[in-house]
Amino acid sequence: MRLAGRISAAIEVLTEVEQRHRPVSEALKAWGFAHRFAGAGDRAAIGNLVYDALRRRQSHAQAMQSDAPRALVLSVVVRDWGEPAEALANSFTDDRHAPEPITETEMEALRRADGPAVPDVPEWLQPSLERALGSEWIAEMQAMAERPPLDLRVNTLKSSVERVANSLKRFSPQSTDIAPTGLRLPAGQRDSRTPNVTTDEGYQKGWFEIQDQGSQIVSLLAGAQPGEQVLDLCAGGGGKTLAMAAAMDNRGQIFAHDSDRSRLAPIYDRLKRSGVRNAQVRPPEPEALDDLAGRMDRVLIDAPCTGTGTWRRRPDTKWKLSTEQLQLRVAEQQAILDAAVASLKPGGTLVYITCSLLPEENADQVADFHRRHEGFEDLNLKHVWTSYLNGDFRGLDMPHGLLLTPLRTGTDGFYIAALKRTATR
Ligand SMILES: C[S@@+](CC[C@H](N)C(=O)[O-])C[C@H]1O[C@@H](n2cnc3c(N)ncnc32)[C@H](O)[C@@H]1O
Repeated sequence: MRLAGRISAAIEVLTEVEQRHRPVSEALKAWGFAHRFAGAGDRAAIGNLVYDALRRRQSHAQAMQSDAPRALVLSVVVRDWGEPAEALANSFTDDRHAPEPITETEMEALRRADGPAVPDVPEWLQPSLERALGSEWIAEMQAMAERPPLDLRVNTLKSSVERVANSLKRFSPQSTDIAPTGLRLPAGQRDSRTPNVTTDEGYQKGWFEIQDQGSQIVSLLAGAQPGEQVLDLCAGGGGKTLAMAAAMDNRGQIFAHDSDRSRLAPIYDRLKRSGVRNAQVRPPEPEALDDLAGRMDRVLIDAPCTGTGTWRRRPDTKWKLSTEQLQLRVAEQQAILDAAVASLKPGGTLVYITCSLLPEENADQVADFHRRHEGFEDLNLKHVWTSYLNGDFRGLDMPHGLLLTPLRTGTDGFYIAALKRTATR
């Protein structure tokens, strides 16, 4: 397929996403099934067009004075991909897969210079984002509208950064600047394909995991030490469990629990592949955690959240988020925080993480926890940053914890707070 045909397909997929509220990944998969002639390069290019349109949906809609899928995709090709408007219009004339010819009004909109930067986030979330990010909030949201890199965490239980870098040298990986055992494959441009590193022999052998540098950083700041008893209360597929097991050098014990059996399902294979020997999976059963009461040195809550910190990867979710969903997540987080206390031993540490930038899910949530529970003291994670990570603290200092952001740390957005239980009971 040539560019014009790919544009046609992207308009079709984006229409499906916008009108039928389908997740992008699902709509792209359905398009692929219905168009088996399309190659991997076509699919990647179509995906890039759709995701790029959603990342800067508001900017493109403003420039085109239309938020129709066709207007958004044409704007991406000219504004983000740098295709000259005239050449694009000409390419439509001799391609039978091309969309309808570009109109004079569209040409004018495509030639128009960009207006002042718009934040590319829903209006109702702007006060919360501004409260979290202060004067940097617009620049942060611009960074959040960029394509993300592909980050890998080297599994030190099985390999080394040098060995993995060598095994992936065809992709020119770079060392991550903050996480000490991370490698980064920078985001591509235009129609480039994200490398499929999971087919690499090193991945099959458990030498590395795909994990955003932000997630690697908070996994280390969680501070799990060799020999400790750790409960990973919302373990899901085990991204943090695996990272903590490596930090603990397979010593001590991690109990990996999740309330959703299907979210937990991948963890068994991942633990095996990674050579983790100090993790025990605790599936959701009525008494699954009873024997851990008062015994844990550390309880990690990687909380269910709105995922506002991951908008670079899942830009469709930013336009779908509702106040009801936010309220629901806040209520879930509160219940999980309260439930976590039972497993902590006196002197133990409660670590609270979200991949959200919203204060309602972060600092406000921890402040409310303190109001409900006496005998917890905030640990200063800024001070321990240099013990676990490269360079000086670069995140944002927040009440009770700290925030990682695309602009500050070049990562997904994450909040982390660590609370030490000082009371004896
Ligand atoms: C952010 S995800 C966890 C990601 C995972 N820790 C990782 O690093 O791959 C949040 C998880 O919380 C789980 N969850 C939601 N409510 C829960 C509850 N009440 N108790 C335990 N887990 C819960 C969800 O099923 C989901 O898997």
